[in-house]
Amino acid sequence: MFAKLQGARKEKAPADLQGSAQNSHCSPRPRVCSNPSAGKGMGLLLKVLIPLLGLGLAVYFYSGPGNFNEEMLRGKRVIVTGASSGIGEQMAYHLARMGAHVLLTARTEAKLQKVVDKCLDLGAASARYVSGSMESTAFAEEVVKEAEITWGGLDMLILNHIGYSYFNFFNGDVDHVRKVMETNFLSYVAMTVSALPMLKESEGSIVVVSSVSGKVASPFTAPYSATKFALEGFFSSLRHEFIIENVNVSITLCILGYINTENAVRAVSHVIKVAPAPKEECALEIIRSGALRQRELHYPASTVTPAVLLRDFAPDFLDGLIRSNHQVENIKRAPPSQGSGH
Ligand SMILES: NC(=O)C1=CN([C@@H]2O[C@H](COP(=O)(O)OP(=O)(O)OC[C@H]3O[C@@H](n4cnc5c(N)ncnc54)[C@H](OP(=O)(O)O)[C@@H]3O)[C@@H](O)[C@H]2O)C=CC1
Ligand SMILES: C[C@H](CCC(=O)O)[C@H]1CC[C@H]2[C@@H]3C(=O)C[C@@H]4C[C@H](O)CC[C@]4(C)[C@H]3CC[C@]12C
Repeated sequence: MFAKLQGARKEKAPADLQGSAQNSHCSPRPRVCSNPSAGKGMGLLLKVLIPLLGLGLAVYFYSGPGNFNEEMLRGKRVIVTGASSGIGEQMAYHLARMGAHVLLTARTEAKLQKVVDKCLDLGAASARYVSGSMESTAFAEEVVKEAEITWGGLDMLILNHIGYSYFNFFNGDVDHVRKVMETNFLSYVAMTVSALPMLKESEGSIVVVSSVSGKVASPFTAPYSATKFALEGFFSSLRHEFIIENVNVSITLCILGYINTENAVRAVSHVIKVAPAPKEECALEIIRSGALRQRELHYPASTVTPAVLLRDFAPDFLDGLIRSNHQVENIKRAPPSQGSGH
């Protein structure tokens, strides 16, 4: 038994065209030269005005109806995965303070016990945990079963956990990619499948915690980034199907930038000099966007929204910006992986 229960991007131009497009103000073929200042004006339009327009549209389309009120969570039955540390732990505390029933899960029992105790002190309607590893889809299903047995229903499923992945050059280890796909992606699918009957009944919500790395790739995160791109494809397709079939279950995709959790700061602070955003506020924004049934959350919006918009308008410019944010000289190359994992 692996579980323990406890109550209470554009096509690249050919090389000759690329040179013309980047280094002169002449269009490549036919060779007609344009006015350089008009070219600059167009560049400004592309890089500033269009993203700004996009920002306005994003705010309009991504915000859900109504205002958030913490009372919305009182008495709600909520599962939070990856709740023993970081953003998941902070979500548990906010939910507890709002009077929700919480079922928390992660691998480390001792940490979960402490989080549960603190949730009860903060005023949770009830708090319990199930410990085990999301490498196994059987465990993912078991957690949902526990909610069914305990509560007889479920209002919100917050999918937040991630398994360990290195922050370094891709080492060729295919088994590792498979493992993080199982932990970070397949278990999310398995929990959703198991929870759907209860969520249909309650007209509840699925909250998927993803990353800017699931929208725009940055270096040294290849396996992790793949899992986050997969989440967007899967859950966005599912959202269409819910609408086609009149299933009133909301799906909120949370696109997070760099957040100051212990594990993230330990992994990347020697390479990324950008200041991380606070985990407490991040956790509250995730709950808020889920309760408002928003399609997507960008947090912090000041870095995530411009990156998401620039991705389609100026991908090479964005990639250059991303690489310039990394102190690559501080990456210690690990020896290449032995197993190919075929
Ligand atoms: N922090 C950041 O900068 C960013 C984070 N995010 C996303 O936010 C979410 C939370 O990240 P963050 O709080 O930083 O992560 P943490 O590393 O702080 O927490 C991860 C949680 O997942 C649990 N976990 C780890 N391995 C497993 C496993 N095999 N099975 C089950 N649970 C496991 C951990 O507990 P235990 O070890 O006890 O199992 C812990 O509770 C993730 O989805 C991440 O992708 C997105 C963008 C940026
Ligand atoms: C470098 C990215 C930000 C680009 C920018 O210029 O703002 C970071 C945005 C998200 C980060 C990663 C993330 O999603 C969480 C992972 C958590 C793991 O514990 C290790 C680190 C992360 C891969 C983290 C690395 C930096 C970002 C890609």
